[in-house]
Amino acid sequence: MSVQTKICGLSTPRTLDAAIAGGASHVGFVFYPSSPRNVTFERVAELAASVPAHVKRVGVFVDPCNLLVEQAVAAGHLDVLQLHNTTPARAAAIATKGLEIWGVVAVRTRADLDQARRWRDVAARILYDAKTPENTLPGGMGLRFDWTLLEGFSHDMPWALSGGLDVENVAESVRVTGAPLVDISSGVESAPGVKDMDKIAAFLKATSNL
Ligand SMILES: O=C(O)c1ccccc1N[C@@H]1O[C@H](COP(=O)(O)O)[C@@H](O)[C@H]1O
Repeated sequence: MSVQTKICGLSTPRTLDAAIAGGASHVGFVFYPSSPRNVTFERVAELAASVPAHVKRVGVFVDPCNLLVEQAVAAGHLDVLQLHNTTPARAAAIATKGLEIWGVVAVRTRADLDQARRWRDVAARILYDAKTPENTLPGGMGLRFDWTLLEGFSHDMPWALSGGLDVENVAESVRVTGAPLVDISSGVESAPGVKDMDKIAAFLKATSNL
């Protein structure tokens, strides 16, 4: 089976269209005011309306309150909640019926992978992302972790790989880790928060061969 791809941090119709036309399985919208990719409810409603049913809409959150999740889900017709810096217990409390939860495990060392087990009863998928420095964004920083930590790792639930992926390294990342789904944000940008249609197309072309 081919590798699925999520293009994250989309905020314009043209770049969203590039992701869909290129074959992305998931598109991501960030609901975090500190991020250069943050979208308003009005903007996400406009974008979500043009996403076909076979492409899943992922909302990216950082330890969100209930109201933010409710409003984002309603505006963006979200299918998936990707939860950074959120405990599994908190995720269980905000889980809305019918929505998939992706538990984010921030990785720097082998011991970090053990966090995945805590998500077993709550999440539909684990997203392994690079741990970012303190007082920075918890994602979207273009940082990667040591992929060999996942080499031969026994996954007991669906998972995905993110953090510092780009057109040059994605094939190697999949070869090393066996990732079934890859997730990219800053690697398809020309500047923080500015998605590049050509980079999106090139990345999706590269993943279509994996
Ligand atoms: O993209 C952001 O601004 C962001 C903000 C807060 C939490 C997560 C965020 N992005 C997610 O980070 C990973 C990796 O991004 P990158 O490819 O290394 O730039 C990805 O899942 C984004 O959805």
